[in-house]
Amino acid sequence: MRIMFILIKIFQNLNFWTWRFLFGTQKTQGGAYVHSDRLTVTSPVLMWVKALDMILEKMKSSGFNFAQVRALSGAGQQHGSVYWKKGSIQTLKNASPQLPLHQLLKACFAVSNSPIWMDSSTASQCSNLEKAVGGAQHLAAITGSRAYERFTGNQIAKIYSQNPEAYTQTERISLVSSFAASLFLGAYAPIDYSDGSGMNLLQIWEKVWSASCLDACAPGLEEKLGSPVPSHSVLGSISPYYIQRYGFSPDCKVVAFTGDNPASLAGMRLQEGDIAISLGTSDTLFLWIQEPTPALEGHILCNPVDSQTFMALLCFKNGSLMRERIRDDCASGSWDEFSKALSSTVAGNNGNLGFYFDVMEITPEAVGIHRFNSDNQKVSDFPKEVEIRALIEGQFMAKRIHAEKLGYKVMPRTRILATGGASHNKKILQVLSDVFNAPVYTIDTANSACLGSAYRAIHGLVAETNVSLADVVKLAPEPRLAVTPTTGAEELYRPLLKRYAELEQKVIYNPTSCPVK
Ligand SMILES: Nc1ncnc2c1ncn2[C@@H]1O[C@H](COP(=O)(O)OP(=O)(O)O)[C@@H](O)[C@H]1O
Ligand SMILES: O=C(CO)[C@@H](O)[C@H](O)COP(=O)(O)O
Repeated sequence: MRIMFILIKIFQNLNFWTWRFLFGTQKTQGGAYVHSDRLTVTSPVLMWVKALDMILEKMKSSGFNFAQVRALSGAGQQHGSVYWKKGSIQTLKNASPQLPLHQLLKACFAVSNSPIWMDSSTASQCSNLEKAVGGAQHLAAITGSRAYERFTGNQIAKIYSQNPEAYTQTERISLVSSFAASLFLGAYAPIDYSDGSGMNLLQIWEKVWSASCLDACAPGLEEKLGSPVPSHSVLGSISPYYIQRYGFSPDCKVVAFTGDNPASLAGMRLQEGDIAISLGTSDTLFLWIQEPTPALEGHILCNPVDSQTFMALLCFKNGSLMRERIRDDCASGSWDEFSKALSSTVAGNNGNLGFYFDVMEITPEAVGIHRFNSDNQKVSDFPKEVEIRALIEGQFMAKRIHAEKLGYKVMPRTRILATGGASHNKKILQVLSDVFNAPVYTIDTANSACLGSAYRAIHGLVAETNVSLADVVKLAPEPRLAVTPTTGAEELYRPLLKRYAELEQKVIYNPTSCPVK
């Protein structure tokens, strides 16, 4: 049988097409529903199931030969959670191949709108968790991160305190990634170490749930989560539903699914010393590290391709959606016009700097639009082209400043590996290269999480025999050089980076002076 691997990365925000989905009164945009408090953000769980149904139906009608698939894996947005109602395991196991899954699973969820990564409504749960374990730094030392509002433990604690009935009805809690794996497996799939480290619940060193964190979030939680597993684990064979409905082979294996950023690390074949920057809905920056020191900023996750090492991650919430808003306001909704504006303005923007946070940022905690002229005076607007450059330069200066706070140093051999939707845009990549004074590489597909899922599926089949992912994919195409820094960029941006870091202190969210969160 020819070996093929299928990769699935659908349980993200589905914003590759503007998805409007009506469930009850909740209309999602870009796959997410922002509640009236502007803090709570959810997605209907059945929307994700329907998306999977639609994708597989499309593949079937295009003649895709599912019988050739030897193994599959996938990735989902990190931190989001799914609440399976008691008894759902039977529905999942006995799903009738005559019907689409979203119809069969209609009654399977104790919480129909899943909290997702964009949610920031759990401030009180975060402070409870930090208090319970002896403070923010101590929580970071155990789980790799101080308490973050989007992290799953805090989301579970909120559901338990606000909707105890739903919590009691729940027999299993999945991450978005392990939820997707469960659908293919026809059984509850375990959470993998790497995505599990985005919950504020996993002891990242020992790779077991932390009893004190579990207890601080909700009672009986360990049982509802199941035991975590290494990210390369083969979970079992594909469920009969997929064999009968789509013609998968009964031998097709399901390899543990993981988070989108961990899957991207695999897809980009990141090496130590490289820096990966994903320009998707969120912007993220991640590194492969051996000996992490968890701090109050950033996250340390278990490495998805090597259980002995780690991955450092910074997440910036105001990524593509922010760029899209400025594109719409200043470039008539056109990326071409947006790119022309970058070309028509000079590097360094004549000293004009900006901070663009339509929603409360994660790194740093700040909200609002703040523009400064070359004399550090606050101004209310910029000409359109200046606005576009200020946005892009500001986004990349923040990334370099916060990566350096994590201990990362740009070296002569530094490679930036760029991925995500905006990595298609060379003008944006040029600014990235100049601000970091390092070459930027891309891979053939901007969707490195998908590619990484395929690589991980192959790796899963041989990982038990100690073969590394690097060995498995050594014949895959290398990342390609996209842009190199412009001469003089380092001298230009060094003083600007210093100014940007100082101004950032002025815009950081202060709950006593700013009522909006
Ligand atoms: N030419 C482009 N220039 C800048 N941004 C782009 C371009 N093409 C697509 N994008 C952005 O890419 C985003 C999607 O990126 P993607 O990596 O698919 O998102 P996700 O992180 O949700 O998987 C879109 O929101 C869009 O704004
Ligand atoms: O919260 C994080 C990482 O900590 C996000 O990066 C999510 O994992 C989803 O990202 P998108 O793929 O939607 O950008």
